[in-house]
Amino acid sequence: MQTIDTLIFPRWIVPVEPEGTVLEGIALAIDQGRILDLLPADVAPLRYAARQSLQLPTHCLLPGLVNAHTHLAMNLLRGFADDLPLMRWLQEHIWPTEARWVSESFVHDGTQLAAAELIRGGVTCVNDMYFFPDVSARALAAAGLRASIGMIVIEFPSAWATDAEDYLAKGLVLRESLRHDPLLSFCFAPHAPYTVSAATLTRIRALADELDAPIHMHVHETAGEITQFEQAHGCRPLQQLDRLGLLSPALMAVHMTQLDDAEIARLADTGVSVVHCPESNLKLASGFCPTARLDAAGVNVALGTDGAASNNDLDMFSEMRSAALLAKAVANDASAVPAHQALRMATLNGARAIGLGAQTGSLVPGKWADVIAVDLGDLESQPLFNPISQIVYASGRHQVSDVWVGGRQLLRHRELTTLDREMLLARAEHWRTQIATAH
Ligand SMILES: CSC[C@H]1O[C@@H](n2cnc3c(O)ncnc32)[C@H](O)[C@@H]1O
Ligand SMILES: [Zn+2]
Repeated sequence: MQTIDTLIFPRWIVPVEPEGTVLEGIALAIDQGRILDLLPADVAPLRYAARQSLQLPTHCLLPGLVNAHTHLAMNLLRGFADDLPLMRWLQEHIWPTEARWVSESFVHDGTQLAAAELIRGGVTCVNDMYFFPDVSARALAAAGLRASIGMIVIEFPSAWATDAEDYLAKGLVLRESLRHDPLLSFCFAPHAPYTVSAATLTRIRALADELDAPIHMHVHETAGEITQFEQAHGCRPLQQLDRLGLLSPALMAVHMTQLDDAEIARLADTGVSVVHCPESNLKLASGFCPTARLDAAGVNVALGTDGAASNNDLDMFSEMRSAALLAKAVANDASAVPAHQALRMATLNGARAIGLGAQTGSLVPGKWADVIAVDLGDLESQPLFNPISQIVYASGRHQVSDVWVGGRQLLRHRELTTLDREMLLARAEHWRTQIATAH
């Protein structure tokens, strides 16, 4: 008999690997932060003495969701500028507001507010890109979330850094100081081809090669951005990235709504991951990412929400459903992106894109115990033929009852264990008053 930390007895387990698998009568054993075993529920108590044992008779256990593209502190700008196209939204509203308000305390409070929303929505890992990444990294680790932190670069000054060299230097110092935290990993995060010069991208590519770090970037978000880039540089942004040597398995190209067949083939050949943000793309009318064609070509497609100022939430359940529905409409094919594929995009594919595919994203022994429980016991989930279909097409984030990251429970019966709800409400109201009064 082996003493372990936790045994969970759910009704179902959807491990995501192998894809489409639904297990019944199986218990999940967790020890020292990692998944130790999946074994028959009647055998588990004979083999393991658990310090904590949990019966979840109407629940499905899943790997925690991976939100592969966020700007978390922008939670404080939720609903601030709606119903605008990307460039007017950014240039006339968001960038001036960020220039006025973004500070250490803005990023701290916005990221904490986002962390609470993520945990309550079953997200256990994020890939974030925002100013003051030192503050967001510490806030996310303190909340207990797993995070890939962007060492951001943009060719204009902000409260965080003065120029590209300063952004890079500060990012590298941050990575060096926190890279041994088991919850944190670091990637380069040049904002976009239209805001970061070729010289800076060349430098980032060399650094990324040297440090074996991923690169997280907005690419081909809108048709207008491509036309403008062609006028200025005589080629499409993706061609430019290819010439600079950035197309590789290290690259997470976010949005990708404008892609021809040759570009899809090139992404597949070079191993680039695409991060699809269906709801942000719909709200800003940015275009449609051809996810079914990308998947068929062998491209790893992950899912992200983008920031709460363009989405306007961090709900990965809704994002999975939107991704599955939109893919069918775009491909004119009802079989495009079935439920199990949407779930893989929101879990394992996200983990792979970030470079954490061996550590999280599926319920496999040896991986971190990043696990969520979804309650499928209520009327809205009946009758239940297939839990994966129910989760993707008919469930909401309010059904997430419990969340663990690295075996630590961050949500218990929908109560946050690491964040103070009243304090978060007070800080959100503080920022709303400040920003609204000045506006
Ligand atoms: C350098 S920090 C990130 C920077 O990106 C801005 N941003 C937020 N959403 C989007 C988007 O959909 N496309 C391009 N840029 C975006 C954010 O406001 C920050 O300035
Ligand atoms: Zn974005």
